[in-house]
Amino acid sequence: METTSDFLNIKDVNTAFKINGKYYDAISHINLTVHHDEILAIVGESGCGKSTLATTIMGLHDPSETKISGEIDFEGTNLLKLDEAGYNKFRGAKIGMIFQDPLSALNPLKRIEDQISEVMTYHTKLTAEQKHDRVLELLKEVGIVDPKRTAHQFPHQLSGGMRQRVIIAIAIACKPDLIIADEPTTALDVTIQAQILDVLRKIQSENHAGIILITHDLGVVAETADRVAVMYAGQIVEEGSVEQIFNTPKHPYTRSLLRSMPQRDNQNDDLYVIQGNVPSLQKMSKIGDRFAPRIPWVKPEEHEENPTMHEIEPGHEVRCTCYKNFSFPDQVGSVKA
Ligand SMILES: Nc1ncnc2c1ncn2[C@@H]1O[C@H](COP(=O)(O)OP(=O)(O)OP(=O)(O)O)[C@@H](O)[C@H]1O
Repeated sequence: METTSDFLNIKDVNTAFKINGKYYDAISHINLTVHHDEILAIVGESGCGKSTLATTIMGLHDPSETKISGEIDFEGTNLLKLDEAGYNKFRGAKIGMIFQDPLSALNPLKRIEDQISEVMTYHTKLTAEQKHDRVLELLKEVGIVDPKRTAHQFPHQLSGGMRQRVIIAIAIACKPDLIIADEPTTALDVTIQAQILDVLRKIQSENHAGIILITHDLGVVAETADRVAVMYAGQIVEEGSVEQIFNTPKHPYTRSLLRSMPQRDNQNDDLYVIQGNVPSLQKMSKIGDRFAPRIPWVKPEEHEENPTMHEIEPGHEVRCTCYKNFSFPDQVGSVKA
């Protein structure tokens, strides 16, 4: 799956949180590669570990409360070996981050121009005039209609969509190679969502960046991503191109997620509900298929004892062998790909 344009290689990464004095894995044995010029979506229900993966890459965990192992190779540097000062050279410069809630990510007391300039002051040697020009250029790039006016405003004077555009402007100010966007459109209405996703796509193609897009919204994935990694209970259960995941999904969890997604042309059908919940960290099984309790009609022998990823076709991998004959209870016979 690796190509010469790999620049982020996540190898066997585990992140465990300390709860009542004991460590529990929130993400386990994560292997992922991100290429330049692509949007990789990470999808899964709430609690699957998507944000933990993002914050692990960004080095945002308190080492006294978290145990992290594995390797995150970013352009030749293992990020997991960096101290705080080392990480600060990457965050904001080579790696940009866009969070779900733009209001809490912005300083309410500072004008937009100062907040965008700040990251350039830290990471570049641009003069005040150059930074001013770049702020206006960035605001224009993210689709702000009147950059001069917005640059002078405070966050509370902007709409949610405009604030998210400002966050994107900050994230891309230093032309990062990697952008991590964690639910960037969840708080926005549908029209603004589409505009923000357009901005992300434009940035990815113009800056040749790689973007990790974290979302629980499969509609966003279908519209935006090139590749998809589906997470369940801290593990990747399926990975493939958008076409592979949407046209020939294999893992029962991926298929359940897709079945629970509203279809435009089938508005009267009841939506499928995936029974049960994502297990809490303390209840996460170390052996066996973690999704097995939610598909109890699949016989135990159809699951692997220690599920591994299987390559089905180039670029398309699925965890466990239970996908082979999987069908939903109301369907007869096995499911053909
Ligand atoms: N600091 C922490 N201490 C203990 N447990 C945590 C901590 N952060 C996250 N968790 C747990 O780790 C698991 C994964 O959480 P995470 O936020 O990464 O999932 P997510 O898929 O991003 O969910 P959401 O979409 O709701 O943000 C959950 O069980 C969560 O309760």
